[in-house]
Amino acid sequence: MPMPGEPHLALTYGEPAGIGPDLCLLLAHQPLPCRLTVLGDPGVLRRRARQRGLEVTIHAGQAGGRHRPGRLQVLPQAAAAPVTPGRLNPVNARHVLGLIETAVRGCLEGRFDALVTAPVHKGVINEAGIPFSGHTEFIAALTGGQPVMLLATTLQDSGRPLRVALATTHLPLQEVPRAITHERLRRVLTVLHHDLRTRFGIQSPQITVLGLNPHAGEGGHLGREETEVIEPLLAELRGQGMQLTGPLPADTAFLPERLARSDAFLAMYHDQGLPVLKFAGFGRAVNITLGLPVIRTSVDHGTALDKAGGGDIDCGSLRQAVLSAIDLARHARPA
Ligand SMILES: NC(=O)C1=CN([C@@H]2O[C@H](COP(=O)(O)OP(=O)(O)OC[C@H]3O[C@@H](n4cnc5c(N)ncnc54)[C@H](O)[C@@H]3O)[C@@H](O)[C@H]2O)C=CC1
Ligand SMILES: NCC(=O)COP(=O)(O)O
Repeated sequence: MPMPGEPHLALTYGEPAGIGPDLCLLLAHQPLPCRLTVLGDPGVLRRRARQRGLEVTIHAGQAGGRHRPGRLQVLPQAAAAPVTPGRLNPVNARHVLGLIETAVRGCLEGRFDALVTAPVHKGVINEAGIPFSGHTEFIAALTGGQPVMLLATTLQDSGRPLRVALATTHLPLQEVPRAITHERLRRVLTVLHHDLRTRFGIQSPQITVLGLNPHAGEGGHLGREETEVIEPLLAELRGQGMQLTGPLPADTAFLPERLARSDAFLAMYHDQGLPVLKFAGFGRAVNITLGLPVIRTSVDHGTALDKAGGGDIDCGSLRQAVLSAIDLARHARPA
């Protein structure tokens, strides 16, 4: 059960050789209306602060009170090997996953109201011999539930939200058509519809569903997933009261008139939906995992190894991820 008072967020610093620790330090200087506990190695954070010339007091220990700018509360978990910014080391893969496991456990046990994750490097975790395709799947395996990845941003010209959910997440492209099944789409759309209502307060969400093939299959002449799978499933779910448009050709689905009428889009695969979202709002967007028994938000970018410990970095997306987690946690609290 969520605790009374300000939401208490767990923030995992992600891949220690990436920009996650740097972003946590930048974020530390901002006022945030929450309790915030960073999970990571305090030594890594202190060294990174020195490298960047940032003055942040790292307070290692159990959770404290409201976040105070210039100070970070850190629940310490030591890295397994020394960390050099920009240089991945598979020996630290367990450390990275251990932080997520501790934070998820804390959410399930009610010590945290929400989990915010800084980016991890999927490749190095696999190099360590641990099959891993992303936080989304990893956290779902820990908590149960039916995860759906949703990225959200605000359109700068209209101020309207743009939300893009994915029917498939971290899947090689050649496996996508096989994964577009009635069962998967029913599950994803049911979770998306449910969470838009319950977590975002949209009473009757308008969801625009993209086709898989060029021109949404051109009536079956350019692929049959639309006619055989997507259209019949949408008809079934419309019969249950969902407001669904589609399947639409992906190339024109995001034109302004559609944007104005859609509370969310469902893309069939990662690189169909996310380039649009990131073009519209990279650095301000948030990745939210729907369908889980815990609240989890994340950044819209990766580990940016080229900028760890020194480059010009932007903590806008991490800040948005924290603010979204606060909103979602408040929404989930009893009044
Ligand atoms: N939530 C997560 O854990 C995510 C993890 N990743 C992982 O990150 C790793 C690297 O992915 P890439 O495709 O190289 O994407 P990336 O987002 O790390 O980098 C793409 C470009 O954006 C820049 N960039 C990214 N974030 C930035 C920031 N906050 N400030 C300034 N510049 C920034 C980088 O320097 C680079 O030029 C991969 O292993 C990927 O799987 C990617 C996305 C999300
Ligand atoms: N492109 C989104 C991404 O890679 C983040 O995935 P996850 O770690 O949130 O599952």
